[in-house]
Amino acid sequence: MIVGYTAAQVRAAEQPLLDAGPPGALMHQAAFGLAVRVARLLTDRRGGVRGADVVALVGPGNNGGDALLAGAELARRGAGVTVVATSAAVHDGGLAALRAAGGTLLTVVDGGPGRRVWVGDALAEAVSADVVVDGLLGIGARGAVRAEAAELVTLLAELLAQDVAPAVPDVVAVDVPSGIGVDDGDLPGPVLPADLTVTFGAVKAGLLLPPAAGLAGDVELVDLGLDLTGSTPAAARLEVSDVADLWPVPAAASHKYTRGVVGVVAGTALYPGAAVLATTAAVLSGAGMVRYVGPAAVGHAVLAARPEVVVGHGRVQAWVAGPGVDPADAEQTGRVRDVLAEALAAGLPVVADAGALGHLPDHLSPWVVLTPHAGELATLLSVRGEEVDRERVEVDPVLWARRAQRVTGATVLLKGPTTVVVGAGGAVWAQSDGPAWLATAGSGDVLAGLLGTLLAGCADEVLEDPPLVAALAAAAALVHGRAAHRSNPGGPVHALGVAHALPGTVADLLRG
Ligand SMILES: NC(=O)C1=CN([C@@H]2O[C@H](COP(=O)(O)OP(=O)(O)OC[C@H]3O[C@@H](n4cnc5c(N)ncnc54)[C@H](O)[C@@H]3O)[C@@H](O)[C@H]2O)[C@H](O)CC1
Ligand SMILES: [K+]
Repeated sequence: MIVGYTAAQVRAAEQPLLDAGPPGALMHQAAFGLAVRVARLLTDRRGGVRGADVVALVGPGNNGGDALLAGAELARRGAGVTVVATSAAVHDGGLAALRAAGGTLLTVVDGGPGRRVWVGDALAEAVSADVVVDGLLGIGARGAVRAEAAELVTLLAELLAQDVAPAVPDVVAVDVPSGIGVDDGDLPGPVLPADLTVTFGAVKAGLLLPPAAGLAGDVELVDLGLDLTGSTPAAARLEVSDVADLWPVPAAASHKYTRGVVGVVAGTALYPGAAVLATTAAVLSGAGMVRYVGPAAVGHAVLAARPEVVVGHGRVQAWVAGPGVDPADAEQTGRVRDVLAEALAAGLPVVADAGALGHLPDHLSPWVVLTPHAGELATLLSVRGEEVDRERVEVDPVLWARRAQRVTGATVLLKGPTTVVVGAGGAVWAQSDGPAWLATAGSGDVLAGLLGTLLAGCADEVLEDPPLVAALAAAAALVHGRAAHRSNPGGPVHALGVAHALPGTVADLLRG
């Protein structure tokens, strides 16, 4: 599991080390770790550091100081290092070290250190480099990157996105991509997307949370020996190695009822496929039994695809309600309502998806998992008096997922390029495991079915430990993403293919 902390938590944990150590020791350790990782990247890219071109964008604070000290180290190892200072004052010690190591100093502001150049000249340097190091702002950032630095970042991001140079530089962010919301993953202004973020002491929450998480690239942690044991992480992400501990694995004496029965109320004449996909995913991810509740014709389609399914009501340990439920189908909508009411009264876990999201009781329990996408979350909140639309949810997914969790009392899984889960007590999970190909029709039905299996298998545990629901939802998002990769590595995927990849994916994850 990767856990992310706020800037304040990191600063607090850093303080005892700053107090105890000689001045600048922690920063030297951070900068050395950064230089080692940039050197590794240069070696992969061009066989070594000597003769490589490194351009460091340097802002006013210690983040710029890290970039300067790392630049000095790389210059000592034979790289050509050019610093572009975006503020009149930069870190003194870093500047002296860079000068002593023979680095070149340019500045895009009047009174800055080094030769004054225009933003266009700095851009030309950057695009022809092997590596661009982004040391404009770190955890001391207040809001967006501004002025010349913003201009530089905006233009450079545009140029790099066009991918036209003969060899596009790799971008390495120092601690965080400059200008992200360090605590919440917000993007208040332009940010230079990184291929690699070298972060110090602890992973910052903003590196895990969307939308900023999508701009951090690979994240590598330089260990500074910070003690964060007393701090509650602001965000968490499950890794492949965490799934085995969460997955309900049958014991020798288990039978289908103790393993968990999933009830699926899904599909209508208009969308029968959703019922097929949700039940298929529930069966293939290892439910003890799957029951289907819905129109007879849809039941036939389900049975044709999955003869393991039992059609009709009966004992159930968790419900999946809503995939493919057309609001105009009063009968099936009525079944959804009944199931939601029954499950809430009985304390059974429920996955409430798509057609169920418009029929929720006012107050839900944490073992009800809502699985909206951005548009559905906006609607869900709008009808509860919040002023929000799909675009605002996409810009600030964590904020609105948190709001929905507080307003409804349910666990909220907000689907997106990074899936956000907010659970009981406000714990936030962020999973980014699937290929972009996974944004395809029916994909959500598969996720709902798979999560149903997980909740049915852990129905007793989640009643005792409500925050576990969010961890299970995060695990479902991870498995869903891995199954998509497995179904067709590197190429287009389809929902049924993802469902069919579930048994192999789960087996691999359990093997560890
Ligand atoms: N985590 C660790 O243990 C270590 C982290 N280190 C690095 O230090 C930075 C944080 O440094 P700090 O000087 O506090 O903050 P910044 O570098 O982010 O810059 C603050 C600086 O910038 C000004 N400022 C703030 N917001 C803006 C803005 N939007 N536009 C322009 N200027 C802005 C502000 O006034 C300050 O002057 C951390 O990220 C690590 O990289 C150390 O190496 C020690 C170990
Ligand atoms: K930075």
